[in-house]
This record gives sequence, structure tokens and C-alpha cells, in this order.
Amino acid sequence: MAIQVSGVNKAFGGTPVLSDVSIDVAAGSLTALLGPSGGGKSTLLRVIAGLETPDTGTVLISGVDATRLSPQRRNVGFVFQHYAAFKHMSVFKNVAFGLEIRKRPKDEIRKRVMELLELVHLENFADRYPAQLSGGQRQRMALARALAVEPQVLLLDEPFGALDAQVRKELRTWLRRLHDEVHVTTVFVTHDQEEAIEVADTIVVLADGQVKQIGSPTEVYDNPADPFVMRFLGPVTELDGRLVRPHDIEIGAAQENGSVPATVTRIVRLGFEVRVELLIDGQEAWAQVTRSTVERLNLRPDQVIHVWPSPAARSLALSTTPA
Ligand SMILES: Nc1ncnc2c1ncn2[C@@H]1O[C@H](COP(=O)(O)OP(=O)(O)OP(=O)(O)O)[C@@H](O)[C@H]1O
Repeated sequence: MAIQVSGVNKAFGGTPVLSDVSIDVAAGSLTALLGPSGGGKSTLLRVIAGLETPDTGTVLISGVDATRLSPQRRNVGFVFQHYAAFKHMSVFKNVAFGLEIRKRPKDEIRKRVMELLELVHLENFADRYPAQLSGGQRQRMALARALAVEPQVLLLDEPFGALDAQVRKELRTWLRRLHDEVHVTTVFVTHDQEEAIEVADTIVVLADGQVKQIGSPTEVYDNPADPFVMRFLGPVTELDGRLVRPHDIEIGAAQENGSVPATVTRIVRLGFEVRVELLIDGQEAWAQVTRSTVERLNLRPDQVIHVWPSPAARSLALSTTPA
């Protein structure tokens, strides 16, 4: 394991922020810490980085107890949402910084920085200043800088959080590819479930300072540990007292085995997919279906149809939903 966090507790002013948190991060993996705002993601990342000391518990990095080591001695690289670049230094100098303070030979620095700039697709921007880069380019420079000193672990706290949706999406794909090339153990914080699902090989769901579930994106999406995780990972609706994914609801004109009658209240076309809003026994629900289904059934508001969970549907009983 590259990182082993065991039984970590951390409170600020008597308020627990991390409660008995244990996670193992496999070497070379790309792990997302996912959860709602205030759930403790950044605090856990800072504990791994050495920027916070846990009240109890331990942090091992590459098998070495790092719990009391300073950040500098942990050999970790960080990137934060608002990256503090050296404004008066070129992109080249920013990336070279960590190597220069380690007094590496000039030739070696030049070679390494140019390799890194190629890796993050900024090879033509070496002489620019940070102010002359876009937000996305600046975060890529930050990643190159963090990677320059060959950290054992790369820690990213919402690295694309301040960027617009389009750039965020591009950088997600780019981060995944970069990781496939470099394989450095990476832990990144995000509150965006789509980002975690798309980029990570392992997702740690963290809420109220507790680990709610750890698994691959497919595991946490398809087999959520509880209704909270299910709601957090993707859209849900209620059917017959159970929580289901709206794309797991089938609809038809005639009654089927296990179906319930539903009244169509609204039809919203979202490109290929259609959101069919329903009233089932006085309760609101919705199904996500394809455009061809809507056309085949000639769906209209006020129409009474029949709905049932698809055979492969995953569902959770609602009675366990926390208040
Ligand atoms: N240095 C601090 N002093 C006091 N309280 C803190 C400190 N750092 C964090 N907290 C509190 O700890 C809780 C968890 O914060 P944390 O930043 O870890 O959550 P998060 O899941 O990363 O949320 P976000 O996505 O909003 O950053 C919050 O209630 C926050 O106010």
C-alpha cells in the first residue's frame, strides 16, 4: 500500500471532523475522496500531506510511519484549487523551482522540466508568465511543478474546482491520461460525483467525517452501501417504497407483472434522454427513458401508464434512509 490511514480522529475546537477514518490507497492508483461540502475531505487530504496532525491514529506512506513527519519529509506533491504560482517567474522557472532548491545540475533540470512541460502539453509555453495562461493551463503547470520532484504521492484538492464546466471536463480526461502515463499514486478531492466516477479507479465516499463506502466507481454506483451513498452517486427516485435509479424504471401502456399505475405529469427532453415525471399513488417520481420509448408510447401529460423496475434494477429500502 502506498498510503495507509488507520483509525484517524481529528476535531477542531471540540467538533469532530474526522471520526475513526481508515483507508488504504494502493500504489499507483488514482483515488477520489468524494463527499458533500464540510464532510472532511480536505482535512483528510491535509492529514495525509502532513499539514494537519491527527488527534489519534496513524498515517503510513510507503510503509513508513509518517504521522509525525513534516510535509517536506513525506515526499508528497500537492495541487490546490487556487494554485499559488510565482507570478514573477516564467512557466519554466515555476516548474524548475523544486529542482533548483535541491541544487540539481542545470542540464538535468532543463531536460526534466521540458519533459514535464510536454507531459502537460505546455511545451510551447515555457517562456510565458502565469498571468499569460488560462486557468486550465495554470493548473496543468501546477501539476508539472508538483511532479517535478518525483513525489511518491500526489495530492490534489479540487484541482479543477475553480474552472468552468467545459475546461473541467477536458482536464478530467487529461488527468486520467496523465495518470496512465505516470502512474504516481494520486489522491484527489472532489465533491463532483461525475468527476470521481470518470477519473478514479477507487472512490472513498466521505461524509460527516466518516468513510461511508470504499470501492470502484462501478461498485459504489451499482451497490451503494446505504441510501445516502446512492443519492450522492447519482440520480434516484422512489418506486414502491424503494430507492431506484430513474434509468432502472421501465414504462409501458399496459399492466405488467409487478407494475404500478402512474400518471405522467411532465415530459422533459434532454437530447437523447427523456425525463418522464410521474405521480404514483400521490407520490412524485421520475423515469429516465429514451426518446424512442416516448414516441412509441406517444406519451402525453395526464396519460396513465404502468411502471416497474427493470429486471437488473438495483434498489434500496427507504426505511433505512437517515433523517
Ligand atoms: N482549521 C480549521 N479550524 C476549524 N474548523 C475547521 C478547520 N478546517 C476545517 N474545519 C471544519 O471541518 C469541517 C470539514 O472541513 P473540510 O474542509 O475537511 O471539508 P470538505 O469535505 O473538504 O469540504 P469542502 O468541499 O467544502 O472543502 C468543516 O466543518 C470545517 O468548517
